Amino acid sequence: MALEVKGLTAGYGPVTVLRGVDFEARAGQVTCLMGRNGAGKTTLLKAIMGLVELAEGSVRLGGVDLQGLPAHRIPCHGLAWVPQGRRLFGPLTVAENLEVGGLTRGNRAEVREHVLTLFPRLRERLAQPAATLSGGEQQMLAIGRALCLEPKVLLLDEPTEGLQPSMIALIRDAVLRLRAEGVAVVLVEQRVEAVLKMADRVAFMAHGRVEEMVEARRLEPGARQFLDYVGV
Ligand SMILES: Nc1ncnc2c1ncn2[C@@H]1O[C@H](COP(=O)(O)OP(=O)(O)OP(=O)(O)O)[C@@H](O)[C@H]1O
Repeated sequence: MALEVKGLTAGYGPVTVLRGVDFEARAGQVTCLMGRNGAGKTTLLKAIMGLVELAEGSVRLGGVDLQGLPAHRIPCHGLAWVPQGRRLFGPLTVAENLEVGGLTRGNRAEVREHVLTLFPRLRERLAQPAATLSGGEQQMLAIGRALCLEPKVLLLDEPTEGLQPSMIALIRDAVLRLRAEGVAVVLVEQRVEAVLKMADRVAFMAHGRVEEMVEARRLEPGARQFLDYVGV
């Protein structure tokens, strides 16, 4: 199922941040969003989730219009967002965080089992308060909690930022498994190496627009787009 964004203009009160964004994420693919600080990557994810008011444009999932829906209805349509900074319920245990994640879907046991198979480290720590997990484990829990919604589209905002290589590899493996299961993954990621390992397509953002959408196999380290849009 494809997520389609057309002509999206949005911002915060009088400040316009997104200026006519066209963007698409396909089922069973990882679409990376790259761009400099302030290009509007996080705002685009928020706008898709109904958390930023749209001035113009449309957001459709599988042909269903999402714009105008109240934000709390969006996850029911198959979208889940893992924000930067994770926003877990710190005092609650791993098990309780997963339970909260699954509330709107009736907390089906097989969904939790799927999450724990994807992240075995969480199974070992079910009774541990989220706040006491390592950074990488917290990221796994944040993704696991989002997966309790059984999303068709998963929006991940810099999930491996600040993590050590072994944790990055575990999260990357999970992303690739979700892709194989047919999830449309949208990944904000600034590191070229990670993008080249994971992405099917890359959307390059600048000045509140997607300026180029490129098949990842056409990119290599040192490609013009990385220099132009990310400065690396
Ligand atoms: N709540 C807000 N109110 C007003 N302006 C905001 C708000 N949040 C973000 N902005 C502005 O919107 C612009 C885009 O921010 P956004 O966080 O979407 O960029 P980004 O591409 O995700 O950047 P980064 O890589 O630094 O996370 C920035 O100029 C930012 O200052």
